[in-house]
Amino acid sequence: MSTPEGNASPSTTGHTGLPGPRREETLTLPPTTVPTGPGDGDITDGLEEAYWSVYDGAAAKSTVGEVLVRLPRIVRQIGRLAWQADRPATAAVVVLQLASAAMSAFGLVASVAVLHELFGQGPTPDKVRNAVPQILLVVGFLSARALLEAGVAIAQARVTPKIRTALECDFLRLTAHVRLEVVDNADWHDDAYRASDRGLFYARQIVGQVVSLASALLGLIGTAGVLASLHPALLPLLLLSVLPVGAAAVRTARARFHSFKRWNALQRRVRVFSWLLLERDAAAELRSDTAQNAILDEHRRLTDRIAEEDTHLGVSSAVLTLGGRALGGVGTGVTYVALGAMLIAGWLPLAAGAGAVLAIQTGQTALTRFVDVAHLVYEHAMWVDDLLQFQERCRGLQPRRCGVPTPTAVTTLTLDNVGFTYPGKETPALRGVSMTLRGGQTVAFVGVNGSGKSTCSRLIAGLYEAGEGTVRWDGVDVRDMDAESLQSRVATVLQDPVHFPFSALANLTISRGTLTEADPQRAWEAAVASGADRVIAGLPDTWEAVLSKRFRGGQELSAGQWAKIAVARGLYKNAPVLLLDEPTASMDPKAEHDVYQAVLRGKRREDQITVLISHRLASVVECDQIYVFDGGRITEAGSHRSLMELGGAYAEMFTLQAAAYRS
Ligand SMILES: Nc1ncnc2c1ncn2[C@@H]1O[C@H](COP(=O)(O)OP(=O)(O)OP(=O)(O)O)[C@@H](O)[C@H]1O
Repeated sequence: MSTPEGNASPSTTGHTGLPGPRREETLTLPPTTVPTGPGDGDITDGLEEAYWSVYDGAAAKSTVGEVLVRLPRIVRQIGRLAWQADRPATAAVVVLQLASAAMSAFGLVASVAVLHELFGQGPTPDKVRNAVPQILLVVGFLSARALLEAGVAIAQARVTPKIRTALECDFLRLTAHVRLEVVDNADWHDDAYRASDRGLFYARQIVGQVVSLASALLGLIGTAGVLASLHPALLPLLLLSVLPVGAAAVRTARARFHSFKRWNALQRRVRVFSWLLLERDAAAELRSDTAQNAILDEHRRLTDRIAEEDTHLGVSSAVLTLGGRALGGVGTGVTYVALGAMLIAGWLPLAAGAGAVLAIQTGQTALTRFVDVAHLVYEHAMWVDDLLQFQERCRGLQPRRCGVPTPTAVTTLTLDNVGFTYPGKETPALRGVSMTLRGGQTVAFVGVNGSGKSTCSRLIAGLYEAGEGTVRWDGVDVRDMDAESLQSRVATVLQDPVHFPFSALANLTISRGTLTEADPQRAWEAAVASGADRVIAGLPDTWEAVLSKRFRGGQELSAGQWAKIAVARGLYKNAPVLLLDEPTASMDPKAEHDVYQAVLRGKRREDQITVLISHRLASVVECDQIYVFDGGRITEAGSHRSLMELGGAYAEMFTLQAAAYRS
């Protein structure tokens, strides 16, 4: 009798040395009404919580003071990104912007000088004549400002796309490499989606907004300087007229953030339904189930809620803005009354009073623009900040890069008391699994659904790291190895392989990490061994045919044909470890037979360890060793013959399948 190698724990082991039967979960009857999601039956609540709750604090509690305090940090951050993306263009933006602000201030000073001339003593024609040089100066300054602003726009147009490209490339590079168990985590996925959807979007806009912010601020400083030179008491009056508008703008931003949170959760759900209605993969089943109307109804219900949310947001923004403007209007009134009082009291000459009115109006425009842009920048910077923080987090979730390189061949691959629990799960997917796989062996993992076969193969592939126990290649713990080099030594073929929308040849070469370089002999041998040769030969452009209907002239393959391509891809990799996770489930019997012949008999390399996961037990009969999984443990192990003699779960499953064929 053969036994698994040290995988049984005393608590579950009977006198046979094997774990006892698992407790069956009992399922109660479902309700008569069908909930569409968790909680109260509306999935959008669940999405909202997981997806957006990170922002509740910051967005909802922001005050004018907080916005102002945070702005310098945001400007520095965007400035740093711009500097990294394009130094000359960033320097040009800063210099030209400063020069343009100076032109605005000089223009204002020249305008006040014009007013001085016009309000001075003497006959009007003389006053107008005397004012001409100042008027020309005003025109000159304003023209120079227009030219400088055009320069700012050009430099900004150079730097903005570069920032976005750099951020997008970084984002994709980091997310594409994070460890697999991180990708399994729904929260990480939501964060990634948010960072990509909003962060990258606003990253493109925020440069322009920061430039506008700086321009408004510099304009304001210039105006304030001119006002202070006329009379220092004019400065507080200026603030009095515009700060209420600013407070209202921040409140509107906060309301919009809350609404956007709900809106986006709904939008995500709507996208799921639009996808179902549009996707080719769902088309046949949707029609045969006559499910279109049910999905359209749900889509309509959600889009109605989005429309309500839009209207609610629009109305509340308008009311808030109106309130702010009313307050701002009162402030402006108070300003002008105070100015009048200063003129009557003789604190200011009439010409200076007229200049002050001009400067206050310019200042009001600049400050209102500053407040408007500031809240936009504040709001959008949250998303950009979120993207940058997400990228930072991803940097800490990358696989090990510093370990020893994995050898090109392996003699023994040992799992010692290995346990693994998926993130967010309480029940381990694997516990106490031990086995030794030797070079040249073909082993099979069999067992009921969810028993841990795929998880075990993914641990062997280095895609997951064991939570307990060790996985060793010739005695070296895989945790001491460079993760990428480990993965390059394992070829994995899955039941639902990715349908890469590339050429047939690139569908093979990608397993060696390239879309451009091929080894023709190896590709041909892999195709012949997997049966993909006939699939590829039947395509109009054979190796060069693009396997996606999304491209003009692209070809579509059946599930079984894709499976053959996937097996060919695995064989093309020619790795020391080959993992086949139910790769033949969708193949016809002849194709399946051919693949197993290729894998079991006509091996590419003699030292290869092949792990085969299959529910069709006839295909594992010839394997050197068969491991039977149940509840994350190995309950039986041995050759087909020894397991049949054992008369356990394997023998029962095999007999059941064989009987079905005989009958
Ligand atoms: N990505 C995942 N995240 C969380 N839990 C998972 C994940 N993949 C599998 N599981 C859980 O781990 C357990 C083992 O799953 P696994 O896929 O290894 O089983 P399996 O034996 O390969 O099943 P099957 O025969 O259906 O392919 C199951 O309870 C499953 O629900």
